[in-house]
Amino acid sequence: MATQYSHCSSSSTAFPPSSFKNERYVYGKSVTVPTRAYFARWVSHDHSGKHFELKSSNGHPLNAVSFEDASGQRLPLSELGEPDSNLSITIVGASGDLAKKKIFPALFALFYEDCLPENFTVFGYARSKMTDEELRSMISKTLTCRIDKSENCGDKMDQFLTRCFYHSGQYNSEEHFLELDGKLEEKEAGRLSNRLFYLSIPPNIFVDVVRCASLKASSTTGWTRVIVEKPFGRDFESSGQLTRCLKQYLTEDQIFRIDHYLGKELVENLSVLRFSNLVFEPLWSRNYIRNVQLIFSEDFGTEGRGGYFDNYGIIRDIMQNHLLQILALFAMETPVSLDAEDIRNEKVKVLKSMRPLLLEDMVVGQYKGHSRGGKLYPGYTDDPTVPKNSVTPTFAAAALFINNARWDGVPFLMKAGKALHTKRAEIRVQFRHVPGNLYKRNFGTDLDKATNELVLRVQPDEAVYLKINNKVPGLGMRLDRSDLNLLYSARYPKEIPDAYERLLLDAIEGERRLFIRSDELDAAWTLFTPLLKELEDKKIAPELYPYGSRGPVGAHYLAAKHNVRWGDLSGEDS
Ligand SMILES: NC(=O)C1=CN([C@@H]2O[C@H](COP(=O)(O)OP(=O)(O)OC[C@H]3O[C@@H](n4cnc5c(N)ncnc54)[C@H](OP(=O)(O)O)[C@@H]3O)[C@@H](O)[C@H]2O)C=CC1
Ligand SMILES: O=C1O[C@H](COP(=O)(O)O)[C@@H](O)[C@H](O)[C@H]1O
Repeated sequence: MATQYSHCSSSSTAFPPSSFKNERYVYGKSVTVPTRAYFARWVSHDHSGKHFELKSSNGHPLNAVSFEDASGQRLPLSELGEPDSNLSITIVGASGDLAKKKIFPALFALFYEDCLPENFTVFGYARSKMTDEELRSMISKTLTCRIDKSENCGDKMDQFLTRCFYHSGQYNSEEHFLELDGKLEEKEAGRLSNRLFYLSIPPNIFVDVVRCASLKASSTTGWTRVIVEKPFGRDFESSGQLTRCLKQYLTEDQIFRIDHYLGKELVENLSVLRFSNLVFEPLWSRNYIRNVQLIFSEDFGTEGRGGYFDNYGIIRDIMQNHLLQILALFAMETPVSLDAEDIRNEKVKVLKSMRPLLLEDMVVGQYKGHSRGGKLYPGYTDDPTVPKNSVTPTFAAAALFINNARWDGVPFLMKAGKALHTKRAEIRVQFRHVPGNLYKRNFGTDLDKATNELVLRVQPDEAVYLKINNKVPGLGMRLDRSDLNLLYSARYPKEIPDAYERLLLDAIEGERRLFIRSDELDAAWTLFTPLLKELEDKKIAPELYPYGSRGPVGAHYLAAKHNVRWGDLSGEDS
């Protein structure tokens, strides 16, 4: 079923007018500033005596700016003060699961850390009837304080909740968005207004909302930005249609396509690890790397989301976006700078260099019911919102290749599945054998066991570890495998911010580096669409695997075909 984007007319009404775009020239570069009025002032004056630099969150004074001190520590926006502007964040679909689970808690965390500007308001918008008080009561149940900073938590929550309001309306009603505009203006009280809309709604109503919000509730004095949640279409065509429709009302600069995996701490760390350590970058190619594995698994099924999931499946839900984005970041050439456009340019080159995906390099699976310890775990098709004869994959494994000089012949194996034995996301880099290894005979017959492996464990228990070979202490010459382990909880006994916190803050600051540009999206769909179409046209039956298992055995055959063993099932880490 193709996603239809209604109200996508052919007339172009991009907003805001260029006079409202927040372009400034800083250090000779064009920057998009989060607030127009005071920023230029800030460039020339150090108001507090602190040494501030204009920087994007990646540390460079480029396309977008954020507020950091010289060490890269993000400075509280509230501390900088901005009396003449107001930030309004409207969460469209505020009554929904994602809003409750992630967006309101992330906004509260930003408030708690003093990362929101002095004047801000949060509006929930949805069809459900709710008063401001009822919204506050709903979201208060999901707010938590950082374990390491829980003092004044109750007060902070109360302060945050007083900034939260609700407006009930239809998603396609310009009139209702005009009412919202009136309420936003009232809170803005004549200050310069910056408005962020978060589309936390099903995709078939994205365009309606963007049309109504752009025509009736966009800022006329500051910036207007829209965060769009995935799915961005379900194939090349529908994604292109969505982009075209959105661009009737928004410029590309205003669209923030979110992939929350890019906001995860360990994914952010991937580039740091590679580009700031001499020991890794020289090894980052086919010369030393045998294969790369991108693994996502969840130990629960699609419970509650079967209706959505059945129209998308695991390839669209996880591989085409989260895992492919990580692959692009992993494999890109060194960008010219840390500027968003430079990074996204390099990612696009990787995506455009991918070898077309073949059906024979893909394995699909679907979980079936299983009983364990007296408990019955339902199969995918036991969900009443899923058709009994569904062949939608809940598991997929694929071998991908990048046709460029750096990665020629190196398999990038992806694996994603629901209802597996564990919840984890990781990047595994398996290195080649040591040539002419002096200690070959000490390893026994299985040389693969002695190769180095670098693991970035994205979640849970964030860690970076490197498997090395070492001598067991003693008089003999026995070799052992050990981990050089950077375990985040031990090194940084501080709660790691949720991905949504980082991404919301970036959108507020106009930093686009962790958001998907439309050409990246096109390239991602170009890669996956033919294969998805083939799977669906041929109605390829998924291999069934029991709920809570390690997935279909087909995934092992696929890896073996490319001379690879899944690192997560090696016995050492499984
Ligand atoms: N939940 C999650 O973990 C994730 C969600 N996403 C994406 O984020 C977006 C929001 O997700 P989620 O909160 O789970 O979605 P929900 O299904 O909970 O929908 C959000 C809100 O949209 C309104 N809504 C739901 N269905 C319809 C419909 N058919 N027509 C009009 N309005 C509808 C409802 O509000 P009301 O009836 O009050 O108007 C609902 O509360 C989706 O695009 C989803 O794909 C992405 C990653 C993870
Ligand atoms: O985008 C999605 O991600 C979640 C997993 O996110 P995580 O941050 O909890 O790992 C997944 O459950 C969902 O199906 C998918 O749409």
